[in-house]
Amino acid sequence: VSSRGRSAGIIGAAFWRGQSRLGVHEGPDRIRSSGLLERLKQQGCAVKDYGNLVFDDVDESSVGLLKSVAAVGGANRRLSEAMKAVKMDGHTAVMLGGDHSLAIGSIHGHSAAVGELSVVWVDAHADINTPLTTYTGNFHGQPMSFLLHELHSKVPVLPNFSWVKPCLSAKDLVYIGLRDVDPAEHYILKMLGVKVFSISEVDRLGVARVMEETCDYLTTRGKKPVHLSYDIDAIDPSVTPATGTPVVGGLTYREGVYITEHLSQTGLLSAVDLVEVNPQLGKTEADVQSTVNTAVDLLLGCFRRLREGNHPTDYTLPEP
Ligand SMILES: N[C@@H](CSCCS(N)(=O)=O)C(=O)O
Ligand SMILES: [Mn+2]
Ligand SMILES: [Mn+2]
Repeated sequence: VSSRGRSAGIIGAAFWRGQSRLGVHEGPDRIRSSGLLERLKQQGCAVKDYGNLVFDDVDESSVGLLKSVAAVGGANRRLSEAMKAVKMDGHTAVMLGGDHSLAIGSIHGHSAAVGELSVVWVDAHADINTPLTTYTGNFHGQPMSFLLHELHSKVPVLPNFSWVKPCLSAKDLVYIGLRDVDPAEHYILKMLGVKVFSISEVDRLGVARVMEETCDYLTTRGKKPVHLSYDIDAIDPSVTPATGTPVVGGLTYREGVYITEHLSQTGLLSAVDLVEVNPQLGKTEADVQSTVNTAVDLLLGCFRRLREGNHPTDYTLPEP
């Protein structure tokens, strides 16, 4: 199969204030230093690295239970602008986190460039608490509530968030890998009729059937660009332990990579988030490396790498 990937536009978002465990801001540089860009080029993908975003210092104050509100809003506004620019440059965007609150800016900016899109959210968690249902106050558990049209009336006005306009319909969202969902989130998912393949469905159907049904479901109403938001904690913590909210019973490495291989083959993949890699949370360097290597392999699968092997389209056998 041709290894001619597309072109990747890489954005580093070294941001951690959507949660409270230090270290996740080291994710982008650790993923780069593990060879992501070189491996993408080796498989025939053009790569442009837009570097790490510089986030303004803003007050870290809380609003009630909500932590670092203005900082989260400001960082995501900056990310939204950057994502739009990368998409307008014609790349498949790759946002390296950083915590999952960054999906607010990533998906918002992607939609600003392409209009309507669909989202595949691969995660142990639904990240769909509203600012009024969260029990932790962490914004990495709330991004989806700012993006869905159907929840707009349930989200209060917050400092530095007025720029966010909902850009996603519940019918264009699919979750894969859920296994730690709060009661309020479960209510929201059922109320909105969101398509969910929890880890139980992965067990029941197998990952190949899950991906077939995901793609059939998302393309029923026309083929929209796909935004894949991949939280590394979707994968089992035995494989990716260096992350802030690990949950046992996760996706195997093989299932995790199959998801990206399958989406890449649809030709609809338009942007990818890879978030919640926290190099400071591995007990050993091997733990960190296993987590980071898995993140790199997931991303390579997004750009047409196949485990069966690849070769350049213009490859010819050497003659004697
Ligand atoms: N549901 C909990 C945990 S959310 C975990 C966020 S993430 N991005 O999946 O690690 C909350 O709202 O804080
Ligand atoms: Mn998660
Ligand atoms: Mn998440």
